[in-house]
Amino acid sequence: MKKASVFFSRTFLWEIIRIITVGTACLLFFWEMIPLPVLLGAMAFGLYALLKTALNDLVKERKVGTETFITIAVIISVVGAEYLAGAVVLMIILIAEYIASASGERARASIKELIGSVPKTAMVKKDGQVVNTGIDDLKVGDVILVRAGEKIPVDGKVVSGSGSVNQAPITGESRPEEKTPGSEAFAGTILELGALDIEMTRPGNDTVFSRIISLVEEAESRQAPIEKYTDKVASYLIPVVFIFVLAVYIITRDVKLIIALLIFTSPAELGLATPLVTIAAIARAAREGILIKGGLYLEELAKIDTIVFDKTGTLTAGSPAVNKVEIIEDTKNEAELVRLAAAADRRSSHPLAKAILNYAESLSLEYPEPSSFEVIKGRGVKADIEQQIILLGNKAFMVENGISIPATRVNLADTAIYLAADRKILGVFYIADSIRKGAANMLRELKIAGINKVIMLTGDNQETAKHVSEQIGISDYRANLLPEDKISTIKELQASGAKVAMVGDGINDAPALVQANIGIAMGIMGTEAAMEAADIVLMEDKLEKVARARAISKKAFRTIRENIFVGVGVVHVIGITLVLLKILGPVQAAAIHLLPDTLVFINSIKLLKVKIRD
Ligand SMILES: Nc1ncnc2c1ncn2[C@@H]1O[C@H](COP(=O)(O)OP(=O)(O)OP(=O)(O)O)[C@@H](O)[C@H]1O
Ligand SMILES: [Zn+2]
Repeated sequence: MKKASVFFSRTFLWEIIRIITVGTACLLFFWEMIPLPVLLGAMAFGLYALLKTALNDLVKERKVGTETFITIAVIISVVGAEYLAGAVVLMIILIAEYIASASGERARASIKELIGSVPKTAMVKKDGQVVNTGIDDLKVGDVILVRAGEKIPVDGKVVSGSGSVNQAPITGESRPEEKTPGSEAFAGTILELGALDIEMTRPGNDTVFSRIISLVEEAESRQAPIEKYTDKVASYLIPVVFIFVLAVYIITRDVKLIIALLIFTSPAELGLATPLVTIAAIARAAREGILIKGGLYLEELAKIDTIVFDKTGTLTAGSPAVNKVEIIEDTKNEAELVRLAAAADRRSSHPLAKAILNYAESLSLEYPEPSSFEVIKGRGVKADIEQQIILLGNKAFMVENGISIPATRVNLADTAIYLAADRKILGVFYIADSIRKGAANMLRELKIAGINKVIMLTGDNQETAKHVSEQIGISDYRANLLPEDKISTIKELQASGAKVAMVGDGINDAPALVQANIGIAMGIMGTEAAMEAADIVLMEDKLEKVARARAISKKAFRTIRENIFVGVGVVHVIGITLVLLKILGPVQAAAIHLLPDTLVFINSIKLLKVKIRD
């Protein structure tokens, strides 16, 4: 969309006609070319829209907005026989309102531009033919053909072909990703090279892309606390202002002074100051692959002083691998141990289970299906395999089951997983996960952004936790935690006055994400539950995005305060003073009043473009 076109669109036609009518009437009356009733008629026409909004505010929302102030000012000017002043004030206010509403529209339009769109049609393979079909008529299971240069219209799985895809529209990462059969593809991303056949896996209204769009749209409705606060301040200010203006009138009996005062005492931009920043910041974050689910969370994130990280899958890459198998019971060989462990873990979705299954696969081992299987949270798994009771899990799990732990080679760095059959330890699996790139960098940036406490929480053992936290540079860690211990750790921190953000990737993090003041989920590949529970979702599992999210929220919050204190507060205080000193008359007051509106708008919209550093 062209930048200017919004300002001249049909929506605003009537506003433009009103401005021109009142403006022309002012000039003609000034040149004595029209009689007073014509001017009053034009004023009534101009005032009509304001009056409607004023009454609507008053009756439906029980609030007094600028429109009410201006309506009163215009009526006073007519009653006090200051016709021309009243008309000019009315015209300028109409212009101001027009700028405000058109720029709000403009902000929304530029957000849509930022996020982009999904194609309306797709090439679908049907009975050996390719048909151009509307997106709404596609079904899960349809195979869609995408050629180089095109946008992918659906979420799905690549079934054939290959190509490199720019996923920036949803992840913010512009380095293209290679897609081959089996890879996931996302609606709204761009195929730069190659050709792909994609089988649709999600309906069109449930794609990651459409979820981003609806989040950004809904975000506006989840008000930041500061917004409620300014609404409240505005509602307290209004009676005070009216009494003040009335007192000034009783003392001075000066109609012009009262009109000018009313213009500067209306607390209108207080309401305009925050929503605009909120939308701009949320859109900005969305473009960088950070989904913030509402203005509320933007403000909360800006106030966070403590961040807790889950270890596995968050600080570490979440793709652990078996380094070594130690045989304790020497009647068995490694293959037998791996076979039993893989059988026990085959129904588990835990990353450690995947490591064991991958290891079994690398040895080309077949493993049986257990006849029963149970997950013990934070401990491991228990399974019935070939008439033996197999326990697979950490040291605590063995101790709790009365199994004595033999002396092991104890590798400090790796997670030790014990395998026991019928209450006897057969062996130990040493599993390690690599630390995510960017972890140290993120910690540095967080420190600069004012986070003074970073804690790592893990269900893993003390030694591994210590090793990992030392490698990353986190001095505070808590090990051997059950999922409920993670929640109580967060509660304790909160009770001591900390504002806590929790960063996790899923599995069993959802309750802790909810308990924290701000829950941040990593990666669209993370679990659905974590994405639901979180207040902020990082589309890409890059740790740097945590620091980015924090920087954007701080910048937004600072902008809101600037808007309120400088854009609104200072301009109004100076304005009121100058009016009382009779330096400004009503017409100058109305003209100058365009300033804060414009300032607030420019300051807010800046968030979309300006480089944010912190
Ligand atoms: N499926 C499993 N197979 C083997 N061991 C397991 C399994 N599930 C849990 N364990 C053992 O229990 C411990 C705690 O697991 P939990 O899922 O609570 O945390 P974690 O994966 O170690 O790390 P984090 O809390 O950082 O995400 C693991 O370190 C592991 O020793
Ligand atoms: Zn104002």
